[in-house]
Amino acid sequence: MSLHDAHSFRAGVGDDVRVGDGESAAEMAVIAGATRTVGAVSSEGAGEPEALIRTRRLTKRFRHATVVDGIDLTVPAGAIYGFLGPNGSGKTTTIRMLLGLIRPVAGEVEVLGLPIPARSAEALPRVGSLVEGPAFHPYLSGWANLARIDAADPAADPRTARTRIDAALDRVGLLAAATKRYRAYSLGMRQRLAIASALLMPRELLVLDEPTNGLDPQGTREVRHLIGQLAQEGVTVLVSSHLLSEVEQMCSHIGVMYEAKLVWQGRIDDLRAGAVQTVRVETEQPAEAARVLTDLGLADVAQDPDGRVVTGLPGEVEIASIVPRLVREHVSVLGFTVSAPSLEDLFVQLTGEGFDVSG
Ligand SMILES: Nc1ncnc2c1ncn2[C@@H]1O[C@H](COP(=O)(O)OP(=O)(O)OP(=O)(O)O)[C@@H](O)[C@H]1O
Repeated sequence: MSLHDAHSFRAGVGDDVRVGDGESAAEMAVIAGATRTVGAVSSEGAGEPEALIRTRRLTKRFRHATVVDGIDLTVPAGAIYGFLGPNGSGKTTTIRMLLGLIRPVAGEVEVLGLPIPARSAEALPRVGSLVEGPAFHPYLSGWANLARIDAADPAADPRTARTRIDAALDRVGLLAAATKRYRAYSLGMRQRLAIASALLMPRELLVLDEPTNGLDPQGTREVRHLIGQLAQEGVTVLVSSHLLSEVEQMCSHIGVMYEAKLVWQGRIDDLRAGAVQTVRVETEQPAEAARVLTDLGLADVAQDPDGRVVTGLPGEVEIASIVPRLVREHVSVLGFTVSAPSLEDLFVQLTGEGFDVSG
């Protein structure tokens, strides 16, 4: 297998997706981990949860630009799926296709097991969504704004509107501010009201496009907390973001978009577990230390230019055995550390570019 082949992996059940041409063992191992992980979220596997969203080779072009390129997205039931990617990577366009707002040029979409757009009328009433946000009237209260939206829904029974609106406001923690005018709401309250509008009817799935965009840290915390609560109540959530730190704090799964492609998806825990650790030994006998590490089976053993530090990749070697072995072979150990790349490092390896992690 060529190096380039080693760098291709499946982001689902469709085409191979190639990522950067970096040559580090870390990158190769991360990508190997991705292959395993992606398989784990497939509903085809025994005992795996069903997928509430599944796309196959989903593709969208605007004029001649391919802005979503053959993606195989799988959102398992019960997940908080962080749809992560830099601005312009194709997240909103994908979400608009999931909700039947625009048509793909190729590929398939299934939401709640039903093909979109063919059976949108059955699937989409069970999906709450926030894309570009509803238009709220600034001089009406939060309650009155929701009443207008509820009245426009042909599936909503007007006789139970009051109960429904109160329940939606209560769910997002706005019942006490129900009679306040919208214009007096903070940014976080406005966004929570937008989420309440998506929750007027019972939903199995929520699709939220950048729900914390433009919010201050307090508003961001409120929305994040609300999404966690909704997930605990059994709602599956797909939430897009360009902030790695946010997705990391909130989500169980990640799908990473980069330049129109889905370059990784799976459980965050599996991504971390697949990360390659590096062992670092500080010693006055670097040549001896390097020999011992190599004999033990560490890969890529190297001496730093200053001569006192030796590094290596432990792979299957038991970490706890390394220092005792050095000591047994009379190598002085002045320092010993084991480090794993951060999530941000892993994404740089996948995309060749960092994410905005400032939050
Ligand atoms: N209606 C359209 N016509 C032409 N190009 C479009 C249209 N909608 C989106 N695009 C382009 O498609 C690409 C992907 O945009 P998209 O909004 O899906 O990205 P995104 O990842 O959601 O980023 P952002 O967070 O900035 O919205 C961008 O280059 C954008 O300019």
